[in-house]
Amino acid sequence: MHNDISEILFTEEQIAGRVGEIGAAITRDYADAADEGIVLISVLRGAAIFMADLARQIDLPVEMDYMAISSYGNGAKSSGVVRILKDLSSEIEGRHVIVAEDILDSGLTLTYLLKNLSSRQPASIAVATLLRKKTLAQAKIDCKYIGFECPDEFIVGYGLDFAERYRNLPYIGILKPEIY
Ligand SMILES: O=P(O)(O)OC[C@H]1O[C@H](OP(=O)(O)OP(=O)(O)O)[C@H](O)[C@@H]1O
Ligand SMILES: Nc1nc2[nH]cnc2c(=O)[nH]1
Ligand SMILES: [Mg+2]
Repeated sequence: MHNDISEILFTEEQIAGRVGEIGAAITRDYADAADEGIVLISVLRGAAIFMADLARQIDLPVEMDYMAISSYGNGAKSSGVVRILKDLSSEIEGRHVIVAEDILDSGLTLTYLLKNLSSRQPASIAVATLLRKKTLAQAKIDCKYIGFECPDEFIVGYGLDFAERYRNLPYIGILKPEIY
């Protein structure tokens, strides 16, 4: 285990198992939706690893597109301001959209994103988040697929960073508080 990590929350094997289950659920739920087309949208940069793994567990034709939004900058706290750094490359009107997120924390990022994407008239829109922190603020966001509930600690790995580090850890763990 990396020296800056105090505890491993989810191992590589646990993550792979859960991503496989979510992919299978999406394959079942969207079996009749393939005509309109399914677009997986990932929120860069954290969710790119999750979406890459999830896409390979969905046994239906899917397109992949990316949007970059950032509210955390290099810190461990949301700045409260969501910015679009990169927009989608394709239109999503009339398509079935599945937003892949790595973590739902304050809910600020997803609230903004869902509002923004809904205004483009997709056929449907659903959220697949690998992790969800149990906080009051995000309770209102409807997530169709949730990987794991996680404690209200600052966590890193499997895409999640602190100051751009630790994204490449294959597991998810709690960052020692003295690091941030
Ligand atoms: O629910 P919230 O409190 O909004 O937090 C969740 C968001 O925070 C992280 O992104 P970040 O802004 O750090 O950018 P990154 O993906 O490039 O790390 C994470 O990837 C989520 O998108
Ligand atoms: N790395 C990381 N990014 C986040 N963005 C929102 N919450 C978190 C968290 O716990 N860890
Ligand atoms: Mg971040």
